[in-house]
Amino acid sequence: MCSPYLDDIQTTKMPGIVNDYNPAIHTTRLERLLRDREIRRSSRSYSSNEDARDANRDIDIHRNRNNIYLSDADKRSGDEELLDGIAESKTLHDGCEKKDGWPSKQRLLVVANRLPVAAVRTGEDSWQLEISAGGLVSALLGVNEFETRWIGWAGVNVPDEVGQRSLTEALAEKRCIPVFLDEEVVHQYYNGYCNNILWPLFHYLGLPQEDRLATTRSFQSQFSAYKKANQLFADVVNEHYEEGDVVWCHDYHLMFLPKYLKKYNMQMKVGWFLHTPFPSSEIHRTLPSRSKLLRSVLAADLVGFHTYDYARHFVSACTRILGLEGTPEGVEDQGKLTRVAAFPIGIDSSRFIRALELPEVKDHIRELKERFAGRKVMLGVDRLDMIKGIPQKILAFEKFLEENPVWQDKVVLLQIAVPTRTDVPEYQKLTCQVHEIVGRINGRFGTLTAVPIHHLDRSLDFHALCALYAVTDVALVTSLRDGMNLVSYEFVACQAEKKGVLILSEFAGAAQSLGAGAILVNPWNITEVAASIGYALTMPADEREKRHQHNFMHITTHTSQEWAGTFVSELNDTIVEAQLRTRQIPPLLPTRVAVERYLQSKNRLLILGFNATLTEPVDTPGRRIDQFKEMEVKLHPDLKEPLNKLCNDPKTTVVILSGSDRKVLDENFGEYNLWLAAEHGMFLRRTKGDWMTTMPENLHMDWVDSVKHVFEYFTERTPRSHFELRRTSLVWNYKHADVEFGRLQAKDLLQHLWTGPISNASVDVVQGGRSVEVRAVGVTKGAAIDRILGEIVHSNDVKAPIDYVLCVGHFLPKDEDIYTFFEPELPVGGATTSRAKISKPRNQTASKISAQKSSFRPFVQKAPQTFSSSEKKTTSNGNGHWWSMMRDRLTVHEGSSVLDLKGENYFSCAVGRKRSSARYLLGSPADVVSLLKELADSLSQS
Ligand SMILES: O=P(O)(O)OC[C@H]1O[C@H](O[C@H]2O[C@H](CO)[C@@H](O)[C@H](O)[C@H]2O)[C@H](O)[C@@H](O)[C@@H]1O
Ligand SMILES: O=c1ccn([C@@H]2O[C@H](COP(=O)(O)OP(=O)(O)O)[C@@H](O)[C@H]2O)c(=O)[nH]1
Repeated sequence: MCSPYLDDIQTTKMPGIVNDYNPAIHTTRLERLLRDREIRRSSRSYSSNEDARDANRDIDIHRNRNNIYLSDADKRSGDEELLDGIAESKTLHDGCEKKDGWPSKQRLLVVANRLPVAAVRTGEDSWQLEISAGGLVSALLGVNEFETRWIGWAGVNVPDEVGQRSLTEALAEKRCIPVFLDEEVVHQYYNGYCNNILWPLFHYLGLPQEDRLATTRSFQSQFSAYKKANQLFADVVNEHYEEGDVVWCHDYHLMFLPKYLKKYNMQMKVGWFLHTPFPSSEIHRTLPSRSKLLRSVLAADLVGFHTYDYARHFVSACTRILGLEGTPEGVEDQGKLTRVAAFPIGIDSSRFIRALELPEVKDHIRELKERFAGRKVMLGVDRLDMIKGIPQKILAFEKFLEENPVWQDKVVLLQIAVPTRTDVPEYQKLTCQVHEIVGRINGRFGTLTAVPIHHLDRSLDFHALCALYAVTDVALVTSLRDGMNLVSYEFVACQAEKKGVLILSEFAGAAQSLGAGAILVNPWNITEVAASIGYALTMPADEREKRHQHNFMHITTHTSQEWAGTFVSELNDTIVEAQLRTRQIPPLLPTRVAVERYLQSKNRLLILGFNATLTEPVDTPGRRIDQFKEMEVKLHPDLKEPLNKLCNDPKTTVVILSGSDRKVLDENFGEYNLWLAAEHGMFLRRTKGDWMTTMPENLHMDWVDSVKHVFEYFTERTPRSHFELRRTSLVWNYKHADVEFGRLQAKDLLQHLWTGPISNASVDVVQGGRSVEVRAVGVTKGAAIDRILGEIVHSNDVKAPIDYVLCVGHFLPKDEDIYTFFEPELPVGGATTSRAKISKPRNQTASKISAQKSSFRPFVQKAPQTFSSSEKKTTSNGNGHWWSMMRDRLTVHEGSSVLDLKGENYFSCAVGRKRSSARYLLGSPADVVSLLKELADSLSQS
């Protein structure tokens, strides 16, 4: 395995570094990531020194701060050079072998719609490869720390076998692996779903404005083609995947890829990175396939964005649209975490800096200076895309000329507009629109010898581009939205001499990193952009210098290498973290064993929760959760028969132990022969008898009214929240409210409670996923259970000691004390409350509790009760003392044993939770239904 870490926790040795890297030792995530960063940096500097020595290069230039060397290779550098670079990958140690104790490079499969090269067919089996345009390609080409393979579409339709074979061979030399997509798929997937639907939507442009109906009609077929194309990518990745590889999926073209890859192999390390913005959830939710796309992306281990805002929007879409839990770490779904974070991309800055020293670039620079002598040069470099705000830029330039006639023959705007996605009608329209505006302005302000705008509908080679960047006085980036915008980085890299000004749209991701050095503008505000042009053209030299230094420092330290290294390192660590987490997750309930033991025992106790344990599902597959149904929980219909059988078995006692109030339990379980324990066990009745209270005497409830006021206040101000007033607790529930707003309100509510009504009260505040509950101290399921047991024994329901306990529920952490109450294998005298409850002789494996005559009273509704001050103190201390007193009374006065439980006959089981102190897990109420069915069936077979 190439990774320096992972499950087998291997140790990597580095020259000059005492390497004790071991995730088990570096326990926190931050420690591990810092350590990894240190290793990467040392490795990089070692690697570049080795490179320099190996090649025996003369150092032409040595810029002290960045240690940038100009190599012979760079002297003939350009697009061609870069193409060769893809193949070389400048690898120190090919494959996974180690040299001099150095770790081998990690194999990285970069999967993107576009390969770094586009193929042009020159004969039946001959191909010419050209470098692809766009930020994604230029950034990733700068990454040479890994043993990289590219997997993607070569931008050409190759229907014949000879062509496919020869192209595969030609690409293999560049370490590229093609995915062949036929014309129809490309049309529907790339032109259609990717560039006509997702691209505008993710850039806040909505769906195409014209012919909305046609778009809606073709939506389904485009979506199917999108999934099909993603599957084709997954097939190729799977074919080339080797154990230990990191698979890095890129961009909005491949949102289904993580899901398809994990279907092939759950162990695959999969990361997904989005190069565009991720829009506000309000935009994303308009997309018909919104949930499927999110879910598929969430199959990845790590999901990355350029900025924190995009990451925040994504998490928010997952919470609002999918109803999942958003945490500071990412998105959690039933205990499975998908890490979500920001990884701002960078450029290979040294490549640009070095290029400026090349003779051909110097020649270009000289020519350009001569050509535009006496005029200031303004520059725009964009793909001809509606997100780049090219019309807005040109209109702002027009306004500037209009308002500043003295500048009319003293400034020129060079606009490089690289053709892109030319098969998409919106892009064709944009080309015409831009031509029209440029023509009009040049007609208006041009002379016989000069025009104010030079507009080029073509791309430039690398050297020409660097020269242009270098002679520019003001670069103008007016994107309406832009994932990052690397042109702004490249401009800064080439400005060490001139220290020109960058005018940058606040809607480009780059504004978050270069904002301090640039002049930020709102591209929609033509007046503001025009004024900024004037400001930039006349900016004093010292201000330009300072602004430039700020940005230069950023782009030379936040490079594409750093970006990729950090992403892969976090991805590796996410796997380590997931493994550490998995170790803490209890195993699934061994149903067969639980049933066997049940049959073999003489006196069984089944304690079952109600909500999210025995309740019917409230969402129909493919449909949203039905709020109306969820507000009125019902017993799962499939449980009727098995529950009846179990309740009528003379050797089985069934207790429903729930937080719900008595009415809810009456309605759902009135017809069964069992015990009902409502409000966390504070009220108890056998279905044949009346409710009685098991509340401790003098329970202090004088806080209720003031808490109620607070709950009312927040319910009024939080749409779709509600609260329940129970006898011993109050619950404010915001499950159906806006998640984020609900959470903020909950925070605020807690603040109010702590500083006001409950600051001195004997209460526990229990925070659920989407609820806040205030209870009298001592109201927990575990705390109630021995009183319940005592009552059951006293009522003569239990005739022999209980030798089998199955306790199943979706309980809040506070109520999980129920699991430890019965735990036979906890040592006596442990630190926790629950351990104190069990009287267990040291050398025996069984727990024994003896019954006392019940001290319970039939329930009579009374005015709020109070504790005596001494008792109040005891309970607020965590109630251990009270329980041990109770247990002592049970044991000493009666002496008859009611619980004789061996470890192997105890099954505590959390439903739908992964972090639990229960011994086992069950996934959902459906699994509980199957379990109870099996128990019931076993009765008829015995
Ligand atoms: O492949 P094309 O359809 O021709 O488009 C070219 C690329 O455009 C997008 O680039 C984005 O990535 C840049 C680097 O992260 C970022 O700076 C820029 O803001 C984005 O627009 C697109 O996301 C890529 O997939 C395309 O290859
Ligand atoms: O004639 C050109 C003009 C631009 N670019 C490159 O295209 C990329 C544009 O990236 P950016 O992030 O600015 O935007 P994108 O086009 O990816 O949306 C930059 O690396 C440019 O160097 C290019 O290769 N040839």
